[in-house]
Amino acid sequence: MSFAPDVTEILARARADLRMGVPVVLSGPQNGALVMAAETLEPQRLADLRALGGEPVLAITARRAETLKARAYDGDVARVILPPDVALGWIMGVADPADDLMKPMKGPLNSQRDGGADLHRLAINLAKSAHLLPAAVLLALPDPAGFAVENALTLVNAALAAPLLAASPIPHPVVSARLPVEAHEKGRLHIFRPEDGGEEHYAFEIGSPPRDKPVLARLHSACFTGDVMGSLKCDCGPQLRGALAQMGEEGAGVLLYLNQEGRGIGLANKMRAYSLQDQGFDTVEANHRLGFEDDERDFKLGAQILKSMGFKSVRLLTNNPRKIAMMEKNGVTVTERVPLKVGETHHNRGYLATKAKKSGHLL
Ligand SMILES: Nc1nc2c(ncn2[C@@H]2O[C@H](COP(=O)(O)OP(=O)(O)OP(=O)(O)O)[C@@H](O)[C@H]2O)c(=O)[nH]1
Ligand SMILES: [Zn+2]
Repeated sequence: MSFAPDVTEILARARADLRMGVPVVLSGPQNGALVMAAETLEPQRLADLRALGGEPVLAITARRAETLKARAYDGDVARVILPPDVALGWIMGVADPADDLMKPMKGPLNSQRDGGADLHRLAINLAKSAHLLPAAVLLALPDPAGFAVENALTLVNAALAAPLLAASPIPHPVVSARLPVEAHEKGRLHIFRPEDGGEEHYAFEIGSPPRDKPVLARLHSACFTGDVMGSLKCDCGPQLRGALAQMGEEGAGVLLYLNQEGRGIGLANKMRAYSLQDQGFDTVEANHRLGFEDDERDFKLGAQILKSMGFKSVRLLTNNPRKIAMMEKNGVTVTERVPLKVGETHHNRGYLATKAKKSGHLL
């Protein structure tokens, strides 16, 4: 018997630490590093890091590096060397594109070439999973375990953590209860909790759809601005209500409400993307400038939830071919795509056109 946390639990701690601005220690097979998320870095912690000596680097994604004209020698990651005299503002200028247009000259940025980038990639993925900007300061440590114990920091075994962070956490059913809604009186809300301590997801079931027939289903990604505030910048609110209304009319359906705000980058980063959109970038360009891919969502999750509810096939309400492909890949047959064309406004026309042109959405 052991009370010690396993790697999944340690990763959940590491995410919380980074969000709070607390450093974490990564330990690889031959190397180790002290890691701080750029977004939550404090001046004192940066000064403490400098006092340790060595050559700290700022790890950013190749997407962000492209905008900054920094060399990414490690494929998807660039290790930008921190010049000795720079302050926190410089780090934020590299990590956050908010002022790119006002202060375009950040470089020249020199990237590290020697050594591997495994720990840097893991640090970026940890920052992403904490819904922070995808950028982290790393300093190589000769004795990571000793340093972590001495400073009471969370120690992450990189070899075990990296594949776990890339895998989809399995969502477990927690509870369900009756919930009559406007669309239909016979509704039931099911709560699912992923085993990695991340966001919970919901399944809203209308009527009593038979498990052995294709169910009318919708994978809806959370959009606080559209679903709750009635934003005109996207079509999420009308799509949510349209899907529920159709399920209500048919008397059966399942709407998955997946807490993957902002196509998986979190609401704070989505608002950063909106600020960039106000500067003239489209929805895809804004994600890239921030250092994210166009879409960071994990659609496997939806298939896992549907299967755990006993469904094997769906009539999927969507215009997104990736959702259909991921369902099929993960063992849920899509017998029909049901288009969901609602909520076009003059504010979101450009956004919808970009999704059709760049993200392959069906018109
Ligand atoms: N990063 C980012 N996310 C956005 C933006 N506008 C909307 N979103 C998010 O995009 C997601 C939209 O989700 P969905 O409507 O389920 O997905 P979809 O890919 O449009 O596919 P279908 O609606 O099924 O055709 C939500 O998570 C929103 O929060 C944006 O400009 N930037
Ligand atoms: Zn939206």
